[in-house]
This record gives sequence, structure tokens and C-alpha cells, in this order.
Amino acid sequence: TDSNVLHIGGIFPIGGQAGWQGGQACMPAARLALEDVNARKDLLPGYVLKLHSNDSECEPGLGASVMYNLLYNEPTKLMLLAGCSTVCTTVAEAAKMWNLVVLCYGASSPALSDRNRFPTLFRTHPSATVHNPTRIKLMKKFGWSRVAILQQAEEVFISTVEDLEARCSEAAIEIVTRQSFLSDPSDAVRNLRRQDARVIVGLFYVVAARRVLCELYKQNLYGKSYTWFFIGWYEDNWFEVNLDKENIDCTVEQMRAAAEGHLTTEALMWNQDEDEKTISGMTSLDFRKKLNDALREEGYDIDKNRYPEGYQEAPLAYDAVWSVALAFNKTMDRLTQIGKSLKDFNYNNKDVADNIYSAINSTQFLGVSGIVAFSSQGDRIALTQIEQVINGSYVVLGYYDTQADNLTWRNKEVWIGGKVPQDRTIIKRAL
Ligand SMILES: CC1(C)CO[C@@H](CC(=O)O)CN1
Repeated sequence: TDSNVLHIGGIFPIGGQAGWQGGQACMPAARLALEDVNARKDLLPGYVLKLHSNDSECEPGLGASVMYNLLYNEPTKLMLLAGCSTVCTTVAEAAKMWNLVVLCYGASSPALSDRNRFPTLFRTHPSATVHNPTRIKLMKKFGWSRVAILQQAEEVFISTVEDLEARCSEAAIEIVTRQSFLSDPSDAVRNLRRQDARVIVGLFYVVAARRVLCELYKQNLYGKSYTWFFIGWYEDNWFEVNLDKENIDCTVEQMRAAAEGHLTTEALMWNQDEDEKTISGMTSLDFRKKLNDALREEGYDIDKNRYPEGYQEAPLAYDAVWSVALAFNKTMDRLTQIGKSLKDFNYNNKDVADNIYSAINSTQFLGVSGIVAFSSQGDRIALTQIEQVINGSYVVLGYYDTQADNLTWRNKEVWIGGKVPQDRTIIKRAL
């Protein structure tokens, strides 16, 4: 019977070309979590959690129609899982009309950290602004108080830069110039040189990053006198591939020369300690093996590095389902005390909805993506990782815990000129 089934909706970006098709790995990860949660006798005793899902193609319009189909067809859904930033924006803005909590496992847009527009949104994927405290921490560590910004004109980078500017002024770090470009970075790079920018934070998608790197080579804005911060979630060999396909006018050697020494920041999505048992009983390494098996069954040739999109974010989807199960478990106990049940939810009874909201809001557990906890804006609290390209490969330099202001540093950085690059031209006075 349906009386012991708790239903949730899932909107995954699988097909299409727009944005991020991370549902390809995130839906299998969510299904693994459903199996694991339903196998636990101590979780939702007497109930089964069921996921009803469909493909949004990372298109907000299609995502909206998937949501309406989920909500206008029986059975009642108690919560919605969703992927891309664009789809989460649309779904989370509408979901409040159905008193539904929305859990986003693949949305990085800083605009989503807005409780007025998205009162019931939570995300296990950290906001792109999670990089900014780490960038500031490194600027202070190396004594850089004069920096520049080069960004692609995309919403996610525009709002990330706004947050970075605010944090720089709090930290008394001067932003000498902020250059943006749509697709051709050459003028923006020329302006960086004109302003004698030496420490530059670069914010762009990976295709634009290859264009920028080739332009830096051509304009000689790289090497021992420059420090570049790039985003850390591009594939490891991003600066050596697709050069012909994307008409990049530089050789692999030239791209490597320009890339040498740059720093990256990224949010950690896999629990670092591979031996640490998480709430499911698995370590993050166990999860990786289980996910790889599930993906092989779907036909991905993992052993030939043929990974589906969203592999990196799969732990976020797995932990999102655990967040739902733990929240429902907490809510059931509370509702029983007032003679109610989750099965009473009908999109209109706010008392049940408020119970679900406060249960998810107080989530705190160790998942395969690390400690899962949310800020008051529903943002994922996450660690960041710092890397540097040394002899053409990324080396982990350290980790930063923003909440604790704790930088774990491994002293592995290498500076091309043998010393920390300056943030400005130093005029040597003739003695
Ligand atoms: C780190 C990345 C690639 C950032 O974009 C997210 C997708 C989105 O924000 O739409 C997925 N994870």
C-alpha cells in the first residue's frame, strides 16, 4: 500500500547541451543513497523513501514543467531535489507556493543565497563565493594587498566578484582593476598590463580559460612576476586539450609555459580522509567504488576514464538524499507528538512544512562529501582546497576551513623566480 511510502521529487540535468549535465552521475548517486537509506532499519522505521524523477536538461523551462508534472500528479511529494543553478533558481522560487523544501545538489550560483527569494532552499553544493575567503587568506599569507580581477561576463562570476570586492575592502586589499569579457579576452588582458596588475583572480568557464591562457602567453602576462588564481574545478589537463577544436592559437608547450605556477581554489566535494567511516558506514573511497560499479552498469567505461558529467559532484547528491532521510526521521518523531504524520502533508499545511524546514535546517552529519551542514541562507558549509601547477601538474598546497579560519599548509609552493612574486612594480631608488 502507499500508506508507508514517503515520496520525493527529483529534477536531474541529464540530456541537452546547456550548462551542466551533472545528473548523469548525480542521479545514480541519489539512487544508491535511496537503497542505503531504505536498507537501514533505524531510519524511517516502517516507511520506504521513493524518488520520482525526470530530466531538466539544465533548462529552467523544462525544469519547471518537470516540477509541475511532479506536483500535479499523485502521489504528494514531500520535498524536491534539483540540479543546475538555472533550474534551482526557477524551481526554488516557485516551490515556496507549495510549501516545499528544495534541496540543490548541483547549484553554485551566489544569487541562490537569498532567503527572501528562496525561503525554502538548501544546497549540499557550496556557493561559488566559498572560494573568496580562501583567496583573501592566501593574499594575506603572501603579502599581496593590490590585486586585479579578470572575469567572463556570466551571472555566476558577476555575483562572485561582488562578494570578493566586499571581502577585499574589509581586508584592506585594493582592487586596482576589474576587467570583464564576453568571449574574447584580448582587450581585457591588455588593460591588466596597462594597470600593472601582478596578482590576478581569474573567473571564467574552462573554454574561456583556454583563450585567456593563450592570450597571457601572447602578451607575456605570466611567469615569475605574475600570480594567477584560477578556478580549481576544471579537469586536470584542461590547458593541454581541445586547442585545435576551440581554435586556440597556441601550442601545448606555450599553454604549459603560461599555466606554470598558477594557483587554484575549489570546494572539497569528497571527504578527504578516505579511511573515515561516514554516516552510511562507507568511507568516501567505498562510495567511489560503489558509484563506479553503478556507472559501469550504466555503460560508462570508467576504467578508460570515460566518466559521466557530475562525477565530481556525485557525493553531493548522495548526501542530499541522506539529508532528506535524516530530516524526515526527525520530523516524524516531532509530528507524532502532535498526532500528525508526514503522510498528512498536502502542499498546504504549513505546520508540517515548517517541521520539515526546521529539521533540514538543523542538519549536521558526516557524509561522503564531508560534514554536511547549512548556513542560515541554506548554503553548504564546505572546506576548500588550494593547488598549484608545478612542472605541469597540480600539487595540493593546503586546505582552508573558513568557519574556523584554519589554513592547513603543506609548504609545497614553488615560485618561478625563486621568491614570492610582488603585487606591484617596485621602483628601486638609486642610492
Ligand atoms: C563546480 C561546478 C561545476 C559549478 O557549477 C555547478 C552547476 C551550476 O551551478 O549550475 C556544478 N558544479
